[in-house]
Amino acid sequence: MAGRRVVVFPSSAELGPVLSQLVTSRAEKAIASHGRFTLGLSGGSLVSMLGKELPTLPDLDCSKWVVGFCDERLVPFDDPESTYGLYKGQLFSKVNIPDSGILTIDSSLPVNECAEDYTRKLKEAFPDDKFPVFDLLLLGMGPDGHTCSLFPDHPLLEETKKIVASISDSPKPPPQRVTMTFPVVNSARCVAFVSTGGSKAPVLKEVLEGREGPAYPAARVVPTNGELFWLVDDPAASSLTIQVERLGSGAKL
Ligand SMILES: O=C(O)[C@H](O)[C@@H](O)[C@H](O)[C@H](O)COP(=O)(O)O
Repeated sequence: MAGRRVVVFPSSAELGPVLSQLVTSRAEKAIASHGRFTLGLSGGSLVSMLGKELPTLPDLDCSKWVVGFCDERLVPFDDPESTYGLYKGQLFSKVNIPDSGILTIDSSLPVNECAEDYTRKLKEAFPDDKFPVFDLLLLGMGPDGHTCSLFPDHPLLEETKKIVASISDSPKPPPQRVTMTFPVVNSARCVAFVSTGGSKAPVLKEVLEGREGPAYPAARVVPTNGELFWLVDDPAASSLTIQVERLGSGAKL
């Protein structure tokens, strides 16, 4: 792993622009290196943060971006629970990611077939990789320590062969989802968690400072060769005792 950085911000207002800079800097690096930028998106509060920050960037060119979903709910795209549907309205409609570059699930399929279909789409997009190597994955973490749709004590945490798995008993509704597995998550060149709010403080302490018993799903994100960032706000960081970073204005990740 290229090292873990825990960066604390007073609030989302200060975190958002730095997240945006991280995305664009990794995009620039990826496009210069291999002609495209592959980005994995999670749902939750990330949608509004990215939808607020990215479209305001001057000269943002997303024409060489390929975007996948770290997890997705098995609902129609016009359902308010659809992560794609939320990104379409808040981000994709405002930037120039080509439609061909947005790897959506087929939500009309039964959940197992949906996972198999999404696996095929990712394999087509990453033909040279055993597990797709994304340039950047943006992850959230639930107050239970879940990330993607990988939930505590769930058998999916032990999945080592599948690229995308299906889940029908998600403790966080809606129950049916597809999710990237840890082999994909941990293959990424860069992974950035964004976690804000006091409700995350207890679990963030256990994830970042270790706990007795099995590691939370978010704690199992340890990129094999990639960078790992935790971008958090003061309320979420309020229980941490480890050394953290606080960036000066204009600092870059
Ligand atoms: O579709 C989902 O449910 C998300 O992918 C999920 O994993 C999310 O990232 C966490 O629940 C954190 O959500 P918040 O950032 O909104 O707390």
